[in-house]
Amino acid sequence: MGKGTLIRALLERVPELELAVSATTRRPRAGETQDVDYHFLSDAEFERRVQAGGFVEWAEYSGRRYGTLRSELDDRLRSGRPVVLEIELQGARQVRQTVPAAVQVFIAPPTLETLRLRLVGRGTDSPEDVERRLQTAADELAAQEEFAYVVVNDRLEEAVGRLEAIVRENLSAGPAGTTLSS
Ligand SMILES: Nc1nc2c(ncn2[C@@H]2O[C@H](COP(=O)(O)OP(=O)(O)O)[C@@H](O)[C@H]2O)c(=O)[nH]1
Ligand SMILES: Nc1ncnc2c1ncn2[C@@H]1O[C@H](COP(=O)(O)OP(=O)(O)O)[C@@H](O)[C@H]1O
Repeated sequence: MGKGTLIRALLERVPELELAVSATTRRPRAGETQDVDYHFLSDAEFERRVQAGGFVEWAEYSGRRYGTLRSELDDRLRSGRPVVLEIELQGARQVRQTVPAAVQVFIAPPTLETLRLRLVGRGTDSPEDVERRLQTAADELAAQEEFAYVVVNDRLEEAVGRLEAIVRENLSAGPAGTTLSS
């Protein structure tokens, strides 16, 4: 949790990184723009693209579907440009199978109580959504050992610094996707 905040800061510090815009069936929040924040799709359109094999990975989260379209990745990976995915655990597991060269970083909250305060502070989720997200976060935390890297999102500047170091180390090792989960 804190992926969006960390990624925005990361993209400023490492400008050659390109963010894959995800598709989702959830409704846009105030201030979100179609095809910038997400490709907002109807349930039927999302399903059509699933059937057509249009997704690298997709998952259900909080009753909505989220996925990475192949069109967001293929050209970039072919031409060796580094791409960042901001996805949850089930999607990260799929990417581990289909893009084994991807560098996977698990973003962990310092504590679940801190996470609760941040979620309430963000003001975008109903009390039921906050509870559901906390439960999901607890489940995801149990899987952090699956990841090559874990960054604890404590003080923002420090967490971004650690994330940047991981990305730079791997960029110099060769082109590959970077996946941020949880
Ligand atoms: N598997 C997968 N998860 C995604 C994708 N895009 C976003 N997510 C994840 O879906 C969850 C919910 O996203 P969202 O509704 O935007 O909430 P927020 O990230 O908590 O602001 C988050 O954990 C996202 O990282 C995607 O393309 N694939
Ligand atoms: N290191 C941090 N310190 C304090 N607040 C943070 C930090 N990281 C994220 N937040 C806040 O927590 C909330 C959730 O973060 P966000 O980036 O939207 O998470 P995600 O994209 O994983 O859902 C936001 O209100 C954000 O401003």
